[in-house]
Amino acid sequence: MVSFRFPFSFPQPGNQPNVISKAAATSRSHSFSAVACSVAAGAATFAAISYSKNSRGGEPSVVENALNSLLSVRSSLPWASLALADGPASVVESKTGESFPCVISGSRKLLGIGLRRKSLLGLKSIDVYAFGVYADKDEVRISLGDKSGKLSAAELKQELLEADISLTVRLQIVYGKLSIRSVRNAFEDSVGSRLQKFGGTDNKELLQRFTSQFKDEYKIPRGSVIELSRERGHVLRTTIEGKDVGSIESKALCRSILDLYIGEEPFDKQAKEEIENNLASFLQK
Ligand SMILES: CCCCCCCCCCCC(=O)O
Repeated sequence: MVSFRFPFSFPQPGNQPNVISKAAATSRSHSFSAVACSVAAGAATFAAISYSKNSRGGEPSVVENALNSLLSVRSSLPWASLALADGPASVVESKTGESFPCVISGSRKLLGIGLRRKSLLGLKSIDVYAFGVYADKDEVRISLGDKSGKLSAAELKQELLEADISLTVRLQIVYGKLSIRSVRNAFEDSVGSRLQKFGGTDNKELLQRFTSQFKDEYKIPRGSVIELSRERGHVLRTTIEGKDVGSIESKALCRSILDLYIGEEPFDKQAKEEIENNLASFLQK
């Protein structure tokens, strides 16, 4: 897989997505425009060609340096967008190093990435997982296209939350000592509080149906992927490591899950803003 650390970097030999760019990743630098994945894909194609012709050590080539500076201004060059079809590309959440594919399920495109931190016993905070939010651009345009230009980015996101549009939240676990029980408990707290808000008070059974999908037999080591997808008809489909673990039809449950990431009090405010802005640009281009 070809991967990039944002702002931009190029593939290196070895297993991990390495960074040629000297841009220090001291702060969270995962902010990106809606074309960033497309640009990265274009660069990936180009860089892969240039790399395959160039077996060398750690130093970037002149071409790579030039491309890095070109891309670090977040160019929306048409060649880069067109090159998306040429191959895979991903975006790296800089704090955790987690790499997110730009497209999943064939057509769902990355709208933004963020980080879920949690404090343990009110003391130190740990990075639990990085997440990415994906939507199908065509579906979004069909459903919300007529509202573009009339509503703010935040209002468009609100429409997205309520509408019958498929969306996926992809969680990539970074905390290495996670038990499935703690996953169940965390969902019980976070989704439970949202269900009270969106589904009224009598949601115990619904919450239980949802959390019981996370069975003891599943192991969640670092790097595990959990996907929570709202499918058409307000069906919440859950997968763990690509395996379907259940689907539940409930508007309130779908709304509650999405609220954690793009609602009023999201886990990561910066990610929510990125998602809003990229959603608006989905509708413009
Ligand atoms: C020790 C920390 C345990 C936290 C586990 C969170 C795992 C996934 C939960 C998803 C919902 C949420 O982030 O609240």
